[in-house]
Amino acid sequence: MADALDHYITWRLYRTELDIELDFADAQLDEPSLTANAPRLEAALDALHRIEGGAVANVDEGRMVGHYWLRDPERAPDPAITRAIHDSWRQIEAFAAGVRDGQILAEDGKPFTGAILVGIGGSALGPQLLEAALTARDSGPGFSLRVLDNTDPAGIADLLAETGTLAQTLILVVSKSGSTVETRNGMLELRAACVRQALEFPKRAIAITLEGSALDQLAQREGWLARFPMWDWVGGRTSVLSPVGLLPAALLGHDWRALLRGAAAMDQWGRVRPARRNPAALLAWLWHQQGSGHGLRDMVILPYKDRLSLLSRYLQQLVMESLGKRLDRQGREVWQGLAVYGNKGSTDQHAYVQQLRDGLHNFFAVFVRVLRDLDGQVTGPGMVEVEPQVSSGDCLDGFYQGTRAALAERGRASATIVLRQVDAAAVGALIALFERAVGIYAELIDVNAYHQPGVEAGKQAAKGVLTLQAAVLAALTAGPGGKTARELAEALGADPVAVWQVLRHLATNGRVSVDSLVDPAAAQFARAP
Ligand SMILES: O=P(O)(O)OC[C@H]1O[C@](O)(CO)[C@@H](O)[C@@H]1O
Repeated sequence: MADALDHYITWRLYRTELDIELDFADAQLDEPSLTANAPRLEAALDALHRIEGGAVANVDEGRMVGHYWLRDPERAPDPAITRAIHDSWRQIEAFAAGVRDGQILAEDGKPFTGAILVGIGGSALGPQLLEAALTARDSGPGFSLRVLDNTDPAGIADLLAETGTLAQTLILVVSKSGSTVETRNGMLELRAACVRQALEFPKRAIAITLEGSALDQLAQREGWLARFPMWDWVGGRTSVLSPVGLLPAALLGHDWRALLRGAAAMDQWGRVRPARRNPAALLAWLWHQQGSGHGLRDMVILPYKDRLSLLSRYLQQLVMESLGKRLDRQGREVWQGLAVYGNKGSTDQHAYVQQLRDGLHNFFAVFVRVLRDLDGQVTGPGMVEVEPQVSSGDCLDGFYQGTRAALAERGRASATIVLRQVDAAAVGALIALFERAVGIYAELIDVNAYHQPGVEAGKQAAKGVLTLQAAVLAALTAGPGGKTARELAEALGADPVAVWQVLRHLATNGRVSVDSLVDPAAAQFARAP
C-alpha cells in the first residue's frame, strides 16, 4: 500500500544542482490524464525547443523569442546575437565596477550612491523583483535603487522628496520601445528636477533601449553617460535577464552571473523528457488542469518569505500579458487568460486566505517555501525562542504547512516550490521556471504568448482624451460666465461626459475656472485668469 510518503515522492521533482524541489503532492494531478495528454505536452516541449533554436514564434510581429539565450548565449541561432549578449555582459561588468569602485564619478567628483530607474511594465518589474529579493543579501552598503514606474505627479514628488539632491544619483531610463509615455514623462520630470538643482541630466543619464529607438537617438544626441542594448527578440516581460535587470543588479552589487547560472540550470531541467519529469511542463499542466484549459481558476502565488513579496506582481505581467488573449493562433475567439495574484505568507493568512479555504473555489495556490530562515546562515544557536524551542522561522514554516494542509482538506489544489534560500541563483531559476511554464501553456492553448495587442486600445483612447483636452482648452473663453460641459461638447461635436471628465480634472488642478463642480450639467467653466 502506498503511503503519504510514497505519494509525495511520486509527485516530487528535485534537481540536485539547484537544490530546488517542485512538490505536486497536493496538486491533484493524476497519472491517467497525464498519460493521455503526454503527446500534447511533448509537442509543447518540441515547440519550445524550436523557439530556443530561433523559430519566429512571435508571428504577428515577425520576431524570434530569445529570452532563453540571455542565460546561454551559445544557444542563439546567430553568432551576432551570441556576441551581442557577451558584449552586454562585459559592458555591464565594466560600468558597474566603474561606478562601485569610484572610477565613474558624478560631475562634482564624488561617487554615485544610488540610481533612479524610470520604466514601466517589464522595464521595471524585473529590476524591482531583483532589488527586493536580493538587496539585503549581497549588496554592500552605499548604493540604493528607486523606481519611477508611473506618470503620477504625487508619486514623482514623493520619490524626489525621498531622494533629495540628485547630485549622486544615476538615472536609468529603461524602455525597450523607447517611446512609452509614462517613461518619457518620468524622464522629463527628472530632467526638470536636475535643472532645478543646477545638475546636468546627461551626465547621470543611462538609456537601456532598442538600438535606434527614439530614446536611443536622444541619448546619443545629448551624449548620455551610457547606453545599453535591448533586442527585438526579447519581450519586455521576459527582459529581466537582459541589461534591463542585470545592470541595476550589478550596480546594487548582486551576483548577477549567479542569476544567469540559476536560470540556465533551470532551463536545462526544463528540457528534460518525458514531460512527466519536467518541472515547467508539470506546472503548465497544473494550470491547464485546474482551469480546464480556459483559465477558470486563478493562480494565487504565496511565497513564505518577505523578500519574494513582489513575485506575484512580477508574475502577473509575465503570465497575464502573455496568456490573456482574445484570439488563438488560428484567429478564433478564445478569450484566454490566467489571473494571478498574491503577496506573501503568512501575511495573507490574515487577509484573503479565509475565502480561499471557505469561500469561492476559483483558484489554486502555488506556494514558495524557503527552508533556510535567514539566508546564508544557520540560525539555531542564539535564536530567539518565541515559545519554548520555537523560533519565528518555525512559526512561518508551520503557517506554510498549515495553510497548505487546510486548503487540501477543502479540496483546494496547490503546488509548492521549495528553495533552500533566496539567493541570486534561486531567483534566476524561479524566473526561468515560470517563463518556461508560460511558453508551454501557451502551446497547450494555442495562443501567441509573445505579443500584447490588447494594451493598445487603452493607449490610443488616452491619446484621444489629450486631443479632446486640447480642443476644450482652446474653446474656453475667459471669464465671467463661462460655458457648461454640454455647451462646449456641442460646439466641439464631442461626447458631453468626456468633456465634463476632462474639465473637472483641469478645474480641480486650477487649470480652468469653475463656479462649482457639484452639478455636471450646471457647472460653468472659463479659461483660468
Ligand atoms: O519597455 P517599454 O517599451 O517601455 O514597454 C513597457 C511595457 O509596456 C508594454 O508594452 C505594455 O504596454 C509591456 O509589454 C512592456 O513591458
